[in-house]
Amino acid sequence: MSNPLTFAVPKGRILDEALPLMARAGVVPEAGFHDKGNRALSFACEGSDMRVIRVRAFDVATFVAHGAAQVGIVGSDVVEEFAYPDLYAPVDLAIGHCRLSVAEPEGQAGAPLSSHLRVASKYPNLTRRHFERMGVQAEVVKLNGAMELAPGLGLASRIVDLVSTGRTLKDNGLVETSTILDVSARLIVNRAALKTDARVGALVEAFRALAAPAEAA
Ligand SMILES: Nc1ncnc2c1ncn2[C@@H]1O[C@H](COP(=O)(O)OP(=O)(O)OP(=O)(O)O)[C@@H](O)[C@H]1O
Ligand SMILES: O=P(O)(O)OC[C@H]1O[C@H](OP(=O)(O)OP(=O)(O)O)[C@H](O)[C@@H]1O
Repeated sequence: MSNPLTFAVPKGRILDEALPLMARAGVVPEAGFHDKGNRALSFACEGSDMRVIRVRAFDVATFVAHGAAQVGIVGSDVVEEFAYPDLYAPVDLAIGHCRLSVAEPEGQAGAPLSSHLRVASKYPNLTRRHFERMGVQAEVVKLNGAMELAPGLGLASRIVDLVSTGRTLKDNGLVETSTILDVSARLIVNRAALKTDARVGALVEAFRALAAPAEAA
C-alpha cells in the first residue's frame, strides 16, 4: 500500500469554511479532529489513505512546498508572500475572502509619501514589492499580529495587514489607504507530487468541480 497522502490545513479562521468543501471532495478527518481538547496535530481520514495535519497558515505553504505535505488549503496572501516555485495553487476555493491593505493613522492619511518609510507587517515581501512599485523604499518591521498598534507607538508610520470588515482598523484609529491584494483561499499542491502521484491530480479535479460555478439550469 502507498504512503498516506498528507493534506495540510490552517488551524484558524479558514478551517470552518474549508471543512464542508473538504468533505464534499471526500476528505473527512476522523472525529478526534473536532475535539478542542485533543492536542494531536495529525489525523487519519475516514475511508481513505489520507491524513490531515493542522498547522499555522504560513506553515501550510512551507509543508506543501517542501513536499512534506502534498496538498493543502491556504490564503492567497500566503501563496503570494512566499512565491515558492514548487508550490502550485490550481483552484480558487472562493472562501476566506479578505484583502491585504495599507493603513495609516486617520490624521496622516493623504499626506505625500516620503522616499523611505517604515512599515509594520507580517508580509515583508508583498509590502516591499508594493512600495517599490511606487518608487518608495520600505523598511519592514516584521510583526506576527497586533500590527495596528505599531503607528501609535512609533514603531512604523504605516501597516500592511489583512482587512475584512474594517472593524479592527477603525477600532485602532487607522484608515485603509490602498489595497495590495484581494485574498481568497486556494487549494495548493506540491508540483512534483502532482506529477508523480495520481491521488493529487484526482483531488485537484474534485476541488475544481466544487469550485466551478453551477451551470445554469
Ligand atoms: N479578517 C479576515 N477575514 C477573512 N479571512 C481572513 C481574515 N484574516 C485572515 N484571513 C485569512 O485567514 C488566514 C489566516 O488563517 P488562520 O487564522 O487559520 O491562521 P493561523 O494559522 O491561525 O494564523 P497565525 O499564524 O496568525 O496563528 C489568512 O492567511 C487569510 O487568508
Ligand atoms: O477587518 P476585520 O474584520 O476587523 O479583520 C481584520 C483582522 O483580522 C486578522 O486578524 P486575526 O483576527 O486573524 O488575528 P491575528 O491578529 O492573530 O492575525 C487581521 O490581521 C486583522 O487584525
